[in-house]
Amino acid sequence: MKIKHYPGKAVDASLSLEGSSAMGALYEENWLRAANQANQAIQASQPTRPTSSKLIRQSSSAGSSFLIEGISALSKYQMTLENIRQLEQQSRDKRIVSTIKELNGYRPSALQHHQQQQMHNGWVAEDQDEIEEIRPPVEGKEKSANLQESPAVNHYVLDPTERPRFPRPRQQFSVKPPSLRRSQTMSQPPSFATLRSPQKISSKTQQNLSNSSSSAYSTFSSAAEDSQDQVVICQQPQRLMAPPPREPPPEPPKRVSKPLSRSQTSVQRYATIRMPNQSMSSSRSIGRSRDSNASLRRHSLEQAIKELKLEEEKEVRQKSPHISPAASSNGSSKDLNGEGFCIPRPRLIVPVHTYARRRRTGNLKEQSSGGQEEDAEKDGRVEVSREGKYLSTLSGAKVLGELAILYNCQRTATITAITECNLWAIERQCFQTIMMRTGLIRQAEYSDFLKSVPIFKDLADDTLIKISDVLEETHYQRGDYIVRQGARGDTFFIISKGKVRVTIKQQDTQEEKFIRMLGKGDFFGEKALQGDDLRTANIICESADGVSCLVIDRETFNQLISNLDEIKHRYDDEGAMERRKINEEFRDINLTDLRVIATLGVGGFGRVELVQTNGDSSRSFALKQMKKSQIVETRQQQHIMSEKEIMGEANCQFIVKLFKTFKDKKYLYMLMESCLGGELWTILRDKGNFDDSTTRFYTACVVEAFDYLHSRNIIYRDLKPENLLLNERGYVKLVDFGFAKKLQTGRKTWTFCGTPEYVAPEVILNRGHDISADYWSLGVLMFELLTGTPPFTGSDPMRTYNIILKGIDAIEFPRNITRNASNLIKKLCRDNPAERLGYQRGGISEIQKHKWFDGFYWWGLQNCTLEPPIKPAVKSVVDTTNFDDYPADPEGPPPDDVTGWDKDF
Ligand SMILES: Nc1ncnc2c1ncn2[C@@H]1O[C@H](COP(=O)(O)OP(=O)(O)OP(=O)(O)O)[C@@H](O)[C@H]1O
Ligand SMILES: Nc1nc2c(ncn2[C@@H]2O[C@@H]3COP(=O)(O)O[C@H]3[C@H]2O)c(=O)[nH]1
Ligand SMILES: Nc1nc2c(ncn2[C@@H]2O[C@@H]3COP(=O)(O)O[C@H]3[C@H]2O)c(=O)[nH]1
Repeated sequence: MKIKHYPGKAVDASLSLEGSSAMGALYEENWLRAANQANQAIQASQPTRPTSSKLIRQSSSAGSSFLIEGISALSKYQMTLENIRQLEQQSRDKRIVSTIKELNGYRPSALQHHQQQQMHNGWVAEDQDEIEEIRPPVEGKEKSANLQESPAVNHYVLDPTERPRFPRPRQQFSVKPPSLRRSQTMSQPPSFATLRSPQKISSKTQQNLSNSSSSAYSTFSSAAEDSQDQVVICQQPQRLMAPPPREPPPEPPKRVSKPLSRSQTSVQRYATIRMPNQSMSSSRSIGRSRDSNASLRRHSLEQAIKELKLEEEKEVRQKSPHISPAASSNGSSKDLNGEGFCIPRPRLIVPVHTYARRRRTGNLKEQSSGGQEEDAEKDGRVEVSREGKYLSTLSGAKVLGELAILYNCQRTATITAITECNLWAIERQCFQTIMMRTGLIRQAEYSDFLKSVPIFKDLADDTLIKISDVLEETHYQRGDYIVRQGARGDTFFIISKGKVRVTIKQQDTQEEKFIRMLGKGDFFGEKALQGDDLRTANIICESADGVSCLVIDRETFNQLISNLDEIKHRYDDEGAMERRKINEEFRDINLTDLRVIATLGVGGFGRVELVQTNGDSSRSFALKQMKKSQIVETRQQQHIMSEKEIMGEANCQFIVKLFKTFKDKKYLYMLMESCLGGELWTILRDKGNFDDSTTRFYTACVVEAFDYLHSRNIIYRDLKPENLLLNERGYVKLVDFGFAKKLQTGRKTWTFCGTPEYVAPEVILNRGHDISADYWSLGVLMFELLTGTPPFTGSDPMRTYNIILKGIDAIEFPRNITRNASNLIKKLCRDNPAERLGYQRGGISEIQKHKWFDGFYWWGLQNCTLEPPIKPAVKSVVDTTNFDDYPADPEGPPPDDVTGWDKDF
């Protein structure tokens, strides 16, 4: 698991609490100049100023470079006051629309994501069950508001690619009008089916979910007696520099008068928090007074800064003489350059706090020889614990104590010195200022970078800034799966450094096939955001020195980026590109351009007409016309939308193509390729039954169509001879996708739908079904084609269901069904969906390899070179002789429906 830190976002959040009104003052030009000079002064002073040796050494440590970096980067950018104010205004505008809660969580989706991740994250999840208990009692309205407004969301964010979800609730049942045909399409559950109610999240889980964010920051009180107004940089003593004076150690500041001990700190305070009725703990009263301080500051940060400056000067005068004012407070601008700037600058760093080592019994290292001990001491190590539970040991230049500042909450962990160590403390105000500045700088850097990325170069500046504002930078090491195929995804990535490899798992072999390399400026992750959340490929970090990505959440992606054409189609596979071209061809065709020739069929919601476009008699199309009022009455809106989506994207020669959709007040229309060979059902009716090889050909066409759909996780759910149309060559195509559905990987669906004779037992029993239900219906189709009647046939649907539930073994197979055919049918119609052929390890290829298909020329079928067993007579593109005659609709036109549910159709 990766843990990442995004200080920039946190800053934004905390500053919004702490009075952004005075932000401008911090950025007066002379301040910037002073900052720059301060930086130079500090660097210049390194080798020569013994009095500030610690400060100097610190400036080269990572902790202090964090500060210095901010200053020099700022001066490098030479932002004018105007620029900064602009940025600041944008940040503020953004804040206006967000609640403080959102800001602290960075944004709702991140918060949600984070809450869920926390349940899996040892870092913060230890107390899931105790959240309620350890939360301090709410006192009065203001306090309660504060608590709520300070959600405990931290900014150590885990890998966003793996996100646990809860199952979606089952869809509603819906009724479809009876088809005119023998095998009626049904979407009504049998009355004896046990209806499964949508899965509920247990109340405890829900509670955990809603509270989990609090756990990280809620109410732990720090053992440290240092102020919550400080963030501490744990300093690693530098070996090359003059060693810190051993004796006497610098006098620790009053606040930290003795080494920290676990027993007297976290445990005690924890007890106080857990027993709020006994007495208000000191930590809580501190918390309260701090809250009111915070709100005061919120109103007048400028005033506070002035006070701070006075206080600071006073403090500096009182402080130990061996630390120069310039070094200790980082000086007012006057100290550094003698020009006497009018804008006060917060202290950069207060004097070093030296903490004594707490001996740990049993620590071999510390018990060993003096030399080793000295080394250990030089490490400057601290131990992080919570509720007396050890969490980690930190050494080197680490930042501690930022959480209480960023989230305006009590200390979330206890830090104990386990060796002698020097810590550099930064006051709240200063820390926030630095963080805000680094945030602004980062924003400018990100927008610059985005501008250099070709797909973003035409975006408006304010859009780029909006994007930069919400970007999170993440880093990966070689071999890391940044995105895993099939996982749920909520984020979009732009590579800012390094290279990634794109691979796709092969359906048959499960091997990962290399697709392409992506590098700096390339993007990925848009497909899951455009589709159904699932990642369609693997993205693996390739560069030896890692990959950095700028990550954008779904919300921002949808608002600002998703419409870019380049993003929509950059990684379209060949089929999708071809499909897009086809759809493009029909872009300019309107309903009024179509001329009705004859009726091809009548479906549940209306008629299917053969049409031609005005001016082109070389082609014909099928126009399916559906009554909106009837769709609404039978609550089939979702199914119709899904039909449009799936058929509109499919590019498979065994699936009827949908070219364009139209709508008016009364009808929805689908313009499709016409299949003038008629329905397979009509041919079957006329012939009675098919022989083995004819059945094999049609079954093989369906296997191909299923292969295409299932590899895209689409379940068809309405297989029957009526929905198989022959084209003029005699190849069969699947039509009517009213019940097709795109499933999430590994998920089931519960809608009761299909045609009674063809539904699988798990659909009847409402146990949830998936693509394996299609394999069941494939077995039924084989049986019907070979015999003329489906195996499970009752005088009414309920009887049919009862027969289905008795299983395939209770069915007598007529003699004309060969042994291989009956073997395949039985393997497809297994009661247990997991045992069905096609659904097992080898996938659909297991069906293709079955003995019944021995010698079948699959390649010829796929390339349409195989001669079909029946060649329909189709004399012209308007020949409808293969279809029955249909009288005019006796019902007349339906009522208008302008409710708008179909706006995306
Ligand atoms: N592309 C096409 N080419 C030729 N005929 C078609 C085409 N599409 C549909 N038909 C004819 O229209 C009939 C009804 O179409 P379709 O099955 O799509 O409607 P439906 O409302 O979904 O029907 P059902 O009630 O059976 O689910 C088909 O059985 C077929 O005869
Ligand atoms: N809560 C928590 N804090 C940690 C951990 N490791 C280091 N810390 C630091 O410990 C600090 C205690 O004070 P803060 O809550 O202000 O900020 C905290 C973090 O900076 C950890 O695992 N959990
Ligand atoms: N499916 C697919 N995705 C690709 C390809 N090349 C790059 N990708 C990216 O890989 C990403 C994996 O996650 P998504 O499916 O969200 O979005 C995908 C695309 O952004 C490709 O050829 N096919």
